[in-house]
Amino acid sequence: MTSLFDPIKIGDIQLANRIVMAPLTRNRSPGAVPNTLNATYYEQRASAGLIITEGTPITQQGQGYADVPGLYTPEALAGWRQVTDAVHRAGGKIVVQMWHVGRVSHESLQPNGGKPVAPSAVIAKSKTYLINADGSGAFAETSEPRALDRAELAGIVEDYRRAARAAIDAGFDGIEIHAANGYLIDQFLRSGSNKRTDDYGGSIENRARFLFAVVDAIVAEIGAGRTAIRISPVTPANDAFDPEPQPLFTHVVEGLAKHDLAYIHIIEGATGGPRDHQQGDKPFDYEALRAAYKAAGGKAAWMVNNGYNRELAIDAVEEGRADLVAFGKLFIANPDLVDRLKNDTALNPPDKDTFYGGGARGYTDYPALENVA
Ligand SMILES: C=C(C(=O)O)c1ccccc1
Repeated sequence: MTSLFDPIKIGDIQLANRIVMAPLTRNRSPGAVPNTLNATYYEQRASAGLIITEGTPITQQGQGYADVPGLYTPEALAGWRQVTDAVHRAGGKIVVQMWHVGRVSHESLQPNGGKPVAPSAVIAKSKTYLINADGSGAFAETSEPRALDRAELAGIVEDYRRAARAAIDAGFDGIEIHAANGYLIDQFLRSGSNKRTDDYGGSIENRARFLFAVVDAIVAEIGAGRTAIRISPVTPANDAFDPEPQPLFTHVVEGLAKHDLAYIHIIEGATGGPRDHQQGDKPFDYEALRAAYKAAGGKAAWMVNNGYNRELAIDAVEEGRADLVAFGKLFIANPDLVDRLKNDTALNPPDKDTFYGGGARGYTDYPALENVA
């Protein structure tokens, strides 16, 4: 029987175990440049089978929060090289989550103070995180977006391709396309945010077109075995909504099946909230989603996330409902989470007040068991 603690090869990437550090925004990279503190944070957690970095914007247009690290300047790429080298020296594997926030942004973060971009000019009832002049951080209402011209879409697809190549050149073992949580790609998918009347809006096929263009471009550039994707079928995060998630995401995974991707990452329920959250008139069927993916020829590893504890994770893998389990808050507070889960030892509680912004406190100062007297 397969165990959560068994090795697994996902695409081209060999992992020591099936415990994944989920992407976690921490807002600790001023100037969008990864720094030595970031390298220490990731190195401390290198015993994870796989680290997925925090969301990392592919361009300034794709940035929606202050002090998140980018993937689009030479300084940032040099900073990421520090991180990947540190994680690899510690024996870990790491992929970068490639992010375009779309409408979940603020004019003060956009090129030339312009409007954020989106499939349609529909404001997100959501907040983003800005740094004030005195250095303090605060959440602020997102700005009203402008609708992307159809002619702009190829340029954004090229931005994803370029960033994927840069990620591999910076030492990452692969990339995860952020197609979840109400950001740009998810904004195209969901009818609540996509009101387009061209061939990128309306039908499910049209709303998924942009996602597949991004996936195809990245796979062509770096190979399917180093390419993964995160989706969140029913999350309400960032004002995401679609009344028919089952047919929508069935179409998505059937389309993803054409590439032998490294993994498919599924957020079950509301991100950071109830696992049984639903949109539309019936509960989402995750097992039916995976069955549809496999029926379409999909072979990628299946990664699950949201609210898993030790028991749920062990059972999900042993019962074949998942190949890998991603943990967020538990990895914030437990750099040695793998050992703690393996030995069923006590877990440090995460400090919510230091999740976003700041320095070492609540970031690199959580103790590993070996350091506890
Ligand atoms: C990248 C994020 C996501 O995927 O929800 C995020 C951004 C800001 C705060 C928490 C999470």
